[in-house]
Amino acid sequence: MESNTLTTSSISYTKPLPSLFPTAEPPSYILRNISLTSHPSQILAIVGPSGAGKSTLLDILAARTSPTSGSILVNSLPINPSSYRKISSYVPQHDAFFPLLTVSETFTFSASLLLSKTPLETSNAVASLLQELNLTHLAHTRLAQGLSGGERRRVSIGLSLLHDPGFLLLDEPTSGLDSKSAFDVVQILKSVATSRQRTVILSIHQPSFKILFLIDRLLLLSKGTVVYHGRLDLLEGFLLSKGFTVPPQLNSLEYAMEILQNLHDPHENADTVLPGPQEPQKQNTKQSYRSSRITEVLS
Ligand SMILES: Nc1ncnc2c1ncn2[C@@H]1O[C@H](COP(=O)(O)OP(=O)(O)OP(=O)(O)O)[C@@H](O)[C@H]1O
Repeated sequence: MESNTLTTSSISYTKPLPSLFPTAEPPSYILRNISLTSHPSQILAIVGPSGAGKSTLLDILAARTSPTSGSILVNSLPINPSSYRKISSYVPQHDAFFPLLTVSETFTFSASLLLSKTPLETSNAVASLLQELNLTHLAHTRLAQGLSGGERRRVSIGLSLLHDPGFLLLDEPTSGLDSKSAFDVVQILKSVATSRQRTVILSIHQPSFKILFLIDRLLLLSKGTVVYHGRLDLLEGFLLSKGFTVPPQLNSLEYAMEILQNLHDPHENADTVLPGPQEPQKQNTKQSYRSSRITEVLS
């Protein structure tokens, strides 16, 4: 399969209306004007506080949900959702398997349903997939027995790779995993992206420092809008250009998340308390800062 670049042009998504009757209420936006680009051989991470719209955006990028407006393009051409679904794979947050099958049987069973291959070709494909996912030593372990969360997540990723998709879209692939397992999962995704020249987009809550090195580009979401889209190493300069100096004890993404987290905190009112720009950070000391100002400076 050729390598593909995925872009979106001003995608918006409004809350589905509760009834068939017309309402005078303005539409409530879950996503507004999202434009992004994701390149082959790279990982694009969608990061944002809970409720920012990450899962909704991934659903749209996987063509499982249609945007209210805007479009998805592959190599600059608008997609046909049903053809696009054949060349993409969506990995949901929760793993779903037949628990009595072994890892190898799970891959073989799905491959026999999905692919037109001879038994020998299927067996070779499964063996190389097990190796790629570092699961060869668990090939004959039943899914119900003794697989760790990270190993189960790697099985889910393996199932999504069987038809060698050009685009791999993963909703929170590291959720519920300890930091080592989370790193292993993202490292495998990075290796899939580079060795197969695939386009990988994942959502992630709070990537560890080690995981950040595996991510090529970021899309920072807050309340359904893009706050930042670009390389991680340029985020610090972006924050600085908006008047925020990253404190020495935090990396730039942690600091940006801290700012956005405060914006999303339901206990904070209009006078959201946030660290002010260029002010030294004091632990447990919050300074008054209007949320409107933060939105304005970051966007
Ligand atoms: N079908 C829907 N109808 C109404 N509201 C919705 C619907 N889907 C999502 N929302 C709302 O849209 C917002 C974004 O939800 P979404 O699940 O995309 O966020 P998220 O960033 O993935 O959150 P989390 O990190 O907690 O999974 C939330 O406020 C959610 O309640």
